[in-house]
Order: sequence, then C-alpha cells, then structure tokens
Amino acid sequence: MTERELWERYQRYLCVVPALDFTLDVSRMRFPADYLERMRPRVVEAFDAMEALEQGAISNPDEQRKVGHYWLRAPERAPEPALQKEVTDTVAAIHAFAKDVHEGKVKPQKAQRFTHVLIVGIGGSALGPQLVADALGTAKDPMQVSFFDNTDPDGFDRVLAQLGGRLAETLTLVISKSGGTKETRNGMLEAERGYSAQGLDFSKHAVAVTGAGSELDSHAKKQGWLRTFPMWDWVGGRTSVTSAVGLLPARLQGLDIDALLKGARDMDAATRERDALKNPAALLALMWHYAGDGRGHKDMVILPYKDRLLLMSRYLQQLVMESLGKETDLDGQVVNQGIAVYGNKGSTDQHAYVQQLREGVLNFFVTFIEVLKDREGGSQEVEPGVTSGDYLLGFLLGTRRALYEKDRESLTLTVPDVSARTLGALIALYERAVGFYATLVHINAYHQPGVEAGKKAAGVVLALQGKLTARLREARAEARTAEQLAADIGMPDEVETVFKVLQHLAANPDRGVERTPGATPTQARFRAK
Ligand SMILES: O=P(O)(O)OC[C@H]1O[C@H](O)[C@H](O)[C@@H](O)[C@@H]1O
Repeated sequence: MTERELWERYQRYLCVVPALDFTLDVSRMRFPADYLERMRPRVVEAFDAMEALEQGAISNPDEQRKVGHYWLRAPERAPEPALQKEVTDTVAAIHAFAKDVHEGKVKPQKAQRFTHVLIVGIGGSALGPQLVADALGTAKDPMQVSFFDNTDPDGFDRVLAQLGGRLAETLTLVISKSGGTKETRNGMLEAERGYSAQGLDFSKHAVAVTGAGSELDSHAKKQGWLRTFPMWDWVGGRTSVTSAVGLLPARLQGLDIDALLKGARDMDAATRERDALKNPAALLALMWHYAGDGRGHKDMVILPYKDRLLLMSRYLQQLVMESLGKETDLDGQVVNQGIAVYGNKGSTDQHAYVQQLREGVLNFFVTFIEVLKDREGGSQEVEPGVTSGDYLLGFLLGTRRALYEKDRESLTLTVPDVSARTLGALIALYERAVGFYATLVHINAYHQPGVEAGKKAAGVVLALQGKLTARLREARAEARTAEQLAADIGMPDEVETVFKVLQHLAANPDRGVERTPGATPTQARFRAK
C-alpha cells in the first residue's frame, strides 16, 4: 500500500476512546476487508460471554468461580450488594490506612515514620504492583518500594542490603491470594529474619493481603500483624492489580489510586461497546486472532516507547500467557492454545533484537505504544528545532515503517501520557482483550491448571532431599555416589534428582555435605561433614 492508502486505512479503522484520549491503530495489520465480517458470529458470542461474566456467571467453570475484576472499578455492577460493599469498604480502608501511615499514626516499632514499603509476593501478587510502582513512581514519593518476588537467597540479601538500616522504617506487605505460595512464605520468613537481626519485631512492621481463612491470614492474625486486607476468590491473581493487591502498595507509595480506578473504569465502559470497530479490546483481540490465525502462530512483541512502561511486557506476559496458554478448550479437546509475549522498550530494542524483527524469522507482530507527552516541563533542543522526544517519535515511526516495508505487521496504541489514569486504562484494555480472545478460541482464560504440575514436582524434590540428608547422616563418614545413595533411599530411578540435590548441597558449605571428585562429575562421592 502507498503512504496515501495507509493514511486512508488509518482513518477508516482508527478506534478512538475520547474520554481517555486513547487510540488504537490497526492500519498496519494486513487483514482482508471481509475479515471482521467473517468473525462477526464469534465476536457476538464473545460479547455475550463477557456480559454474562459481568453479571456474575460462573465464567471459570473448572474452579466454579465468578470472575469479578471489572466490579473492582464499578462496584455498583457487582451482582450482590455484599460484594459491592466489600469493594467500596476495602478502597476506603486502604485510603484511611495509608493516610495513617503517612501521618505517622501507624508507625514503626523504633522509628518515627514508615518511609519504605517491602512487598513480598509473586506472579499476580507482584507483577501488577511492580508495573504500577515503576510506571508512576517518583523520587518525591512519600514511600519508596522494594520487592521480594522469588525464593532466591541472594535476591533477598541484595534487597535487605539496599534497605540497610532503613528496615526499621520499612512496612512489609505480604501479598498472596491463596496465602500458601511457598516463594512468598519463604520471603516472609527471610524478611522476618532481617528485622530480627536488627532487633526489630516483624509483626509490628507487617501487613497481609490475602484471602480470608488462608494460611497467611491465620498466621498474620496469630502473630498480631498491623493489619490484613482482603483478596476474594472471584478476583484472579493476574487481574488483581485494581484490588488491594495493587491499590494498597500504590496508595502507600503516594500514587493516585482513584485516577487508576477511573482510567480502568472508563476503559471498561469503552470496551462494553458491541460494535467491534469501536471497541478497542474487541479489535485488539481480533487482531491477535488474525495475526496468529487463532492458533498463536505469531508472538506478541510489546514495544512501548517510554521507559516508564518497561514492565508492561513482563506484566502482559503473565496476563496473556497464563490466561491463554491452555492445553484443552472448553469442550476438553486438546488445542494447545496461547500467544507468546515479549518485549522491552523502544528505541532501546532497536539496538538489540529489532534486526531480527526486520529481517529474520517472521513469527511475530508488534504492538507499539506511543506516549504523546514527553516529560514534565519543557525540553532542550538536541539539534536545531529537535528534542530528544522528537527523536523518540522518529524512531517509533521509522521502525514501524521499516517493519511494514518487509511485511511485518504492527498495531499502535497511542496514549496521552503515563499517568495513573492512562495506566488504569491500559490494564483494563488488556484484561478485556484477553477475555474476548479466550472466547474467540473457546478456552477458559481464568484458570491455570498447568502451574500446579511444577509446584507438585518441586514438593517431590524437597521430600527426596529430606530422605537423602537423613541417609547421609546415617552413613556418617562413608562417602557414597549418587547411584548408591539413590538406591539407599529406595529411589534408584531418581538418581539424577539425587545427584542434582547433592551437588547443590555440597556447593553451599553451611549445608553440611562434602563432595569428593570422581572420574566424572556424576561419579563424585558425597558424605555428611
Ligand atoms: O497470590 P498467590 O496465591 O500467592 O499466587 C501467586 C501466583 O501463583 C500461581 O503460580 C499462579 O499461577 C499465579 O496466577 C498467581 O498469581
């Protein structure tokens, strides 16, 4: 197509949300003229399914759960008055608690004021808070935020070392919907140890966000933590950023959570529109479907031209891949669905992988995110009449054109700024697009059965380690190979796992296992020290 024809196509398909100053441009997707018409029956089905979901249907059939994240931004739409009240009461409680913390009414054990927040969580209990904190945070925020989002010992040490003596002024939020996630439990225990090492009582610095009656809920109550905020079974982890999971950290950081909610609410309103061409979430889902033939054949590359949106791709990775990456469809047929998501930011990536995007394997489509506002205040000129921000736009348009010339398709989202309102809108847009896409390809977007397998297998490894260390203690000074030890504990077929566990224990001197090299690495001998 010529530039003129593209301009026509741009105007024809431009999807605008005036209330948010938001546009979605699909002109650089080469879908045929009749594509949207052909998809109409499935789109109608997707709109119907979404309406039923918002009205409180059991839209997550495997777990027999309602899916209510949209009610978090519009409590009046929740199907039961009790739910509405829980949502509004929780937002009010978050405001009141954060105010008390900022004013020093809720204060730490041995300092005047809380100045830091340490968030302990993983997956949906960390990615949303991380995105919001990084996108909207400033050096002037009343509280700075750090994260424990793994069970990496060195990761814990690094964050604690950065906090140093300021741990005394740090409020720790332990966030877990289920309240039983091991990485988060470990992070909590490691944080507790950090406070104790400084002569501080963890419970006087700790707040939980979790489901009522969970392990974490009971623990927090028993230990007399400062406070607990609720999570509900009708909010999925990866869509929980507009619940206490995302709102509490953001409000403590000093961010405008009402604007975040308003942005999401306005996008929700725009994405209830039943004309797909006027509904950015429906159009987005249709473009994903077109790009990957409804089979996820093309990866979604997220390229925000703004440093503050760097974590968007990581956030969307969970939202999209955990929702859409499914073995079976709603009828139990094996479909192995999904869309792979990756990305970082432009123009930085132009100096990294954009080479492959332009010339290499054609297995992707790009989503450009354009932010109109350059910065707070004015910009200097880096060349006569040209600012750094002009360069950023130039690189976006240049890369988009260079890709299009080589038949590489792209979508462009344009937003006015990176504000709480805009971020809320982007989050809501993708939540809804994922929901629509799931109906287009007939899968349940709201469960994650595949995640459990890895967790169970990890449990088996730790149980094996218990047997192994008991056996090593029994064998005392006698050094034995992994083969021998696997046979000793009655698990000869698990010899590789036995070897890996021994190798790890021996590499960490405090674990009491000594390794004597053998003719090959796997013939090494191990004994208790
Ligand atoms: O919030 P939690 O219950 O601790 O769960 C944290 C994460 O754990 C699991 O692995 C799920 O797959 C994620 O969807 C979830 O966000």
